[in-house]
Amino acid sequence: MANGSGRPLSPHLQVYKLPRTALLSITHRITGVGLAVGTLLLTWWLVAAATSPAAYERAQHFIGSFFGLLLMFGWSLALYYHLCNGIRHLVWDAGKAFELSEADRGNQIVIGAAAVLTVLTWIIGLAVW
Ligand code: HEM
Repeated sequence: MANGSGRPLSPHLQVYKLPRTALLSITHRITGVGLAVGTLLLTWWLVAAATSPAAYERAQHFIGSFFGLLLMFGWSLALYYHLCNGIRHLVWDAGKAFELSEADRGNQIVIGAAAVLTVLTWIIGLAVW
């Protein structure tokens, strides 16, 4: 990219298409923040269980509602995505898989594994519910 003077311009987010690896990296941070918020829900459930049957009933009622299940679905997807991508960071830390083709293969593995693990968890979870 160049302006009239022929000197290069740094890419701007509005005109620059982020590579998939960069999108996955941003998603890793976003899911990390989502996990921290979701952990509050889990903490509420645990504290409610230790408080009284009525408090536990309220927490169960909310988490078992459509909205509660939607939150739990998002939380489980974020957890598996963050876990799989975190393991990929370990591979990078070992100095491996930095070639572009390997990085893109890693992107696909992370997305695929997170999707499969989430779906499997919900199939098993709903079957025993
Ligand atoms: C509830 C559990 C978790 C929470 C709340 C959480 C939260 C976060 C947050 C907020 C970040 C972003 C930090 C930043 O960008 O400054 C982060 C980064 C990271 N997390 Fe987690 N995390 C959790 C579980 C895990 C797990 C299970 C792994 C497993 C491998 C993991 C691996 C990583 C790695 C490697 C990074 C650094 C990524 C980078 O350097 O760009 N996390 N986490």
